[in-house]
Amino acid sequence: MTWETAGEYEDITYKKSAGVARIAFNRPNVRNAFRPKTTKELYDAFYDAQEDTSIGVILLSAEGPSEKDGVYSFCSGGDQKARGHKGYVGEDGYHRLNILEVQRLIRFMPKVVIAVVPGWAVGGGHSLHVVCDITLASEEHAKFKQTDADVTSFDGGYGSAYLAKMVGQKKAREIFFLGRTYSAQQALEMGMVNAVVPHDKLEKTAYEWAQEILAKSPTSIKMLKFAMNLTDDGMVGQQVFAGEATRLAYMTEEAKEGRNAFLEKRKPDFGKNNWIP
Ligand SMILES: CC(C)(COP(=O)(O)OP(=O)(O)OC[C@H]1O[C@@H](n2cnc3c(N)ncnc32)[C@H](O)[C@@H]1OP(=O)(O)O)[C@@H](O)C(=O)NCCC(=O)NCCSC(=O)CCC(=O)c1ccccc1C(=O)O
Repeated sequence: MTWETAGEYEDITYKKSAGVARIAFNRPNVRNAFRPKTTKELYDAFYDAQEDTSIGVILLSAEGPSEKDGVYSFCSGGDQKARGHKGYVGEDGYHRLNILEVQRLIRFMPKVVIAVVPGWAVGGGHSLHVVCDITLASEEHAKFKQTDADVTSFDGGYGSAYLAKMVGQKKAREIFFLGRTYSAQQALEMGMVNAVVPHDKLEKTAYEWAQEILAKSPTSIKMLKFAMNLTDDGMVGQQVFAGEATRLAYMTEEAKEGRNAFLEKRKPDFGKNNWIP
């Protein structure tokens, strides 16, 4: 893999290589906690990857380890030092809760997002791995922990309710109510991780999984992701799936006839034997 820098940021790194985008947290000294600047940069990079038609898979990873103590982390959630009384305070002084916008972008984008977890995945960082389509975890260093209930936070959407669909209600309640630390192997056994990989092979493995996905039909992958989202996402899930179904309908002769008839100010002729059962 030959990574090329795709954007210059302060709190993240952003690279691309052969159909794969890699977006990585880059605040390892604070366990990759996110502040408003981080979430803004994440949103920007994810949006760029979504719009780039050469990109089919996005790796959400993390730089590290910490220069202070050599510990690896994926993300430790909201930066508690940036937390004000109404949210996380950015350079402009506003109080925000905008990691949820990043979650929605990951969830609704027509591409596969793989969480590459080299170390701690905690609080809002845990929720981020949950919302990704696939999670790969470092055998030696990945650790999973939900601290929301320690700091009066509660991700009531994908972080908890969707997690419960993944690991079961009893286990999800244990994860949130007790806030224990789980190894990569335990996370795999619970069903919230797809594979446990030796640390020195983690990034390479994620890239290989991405290449396998890239060999598939882009339309199938997109429709399958949206179909699997649909039942949990209510009317928005239906809207996202139906939007793509509409795009497919636009590609038919029937749709071209409808458009042409309107533009030519005549009645459309959809043919006589096109009511396919
Ligand atoms: C991750 C730990 C378990 C790691 O423990 P350990 O290895 O012992 O390291 P430490 O010595 O604790 O930490 C090293 C260093 O990093 C700093 N740090 C770690 N995490 C954070 C953090 N989250 N914020 C700020 N700083 C952090 C720590 O202070 C140390 O710094 P030094 O200067 O070297 O002392 C452990 O670190 C830990 O438990 N961290 C806190 C985890 C946490 O509670 N996270 C917040 C959970 S709430 C959340 O994430 C918001 C959720 C959310 O985003 C959301 C949810 C619902 C609606 C909206 C939103 C939203 O958008 O905000």
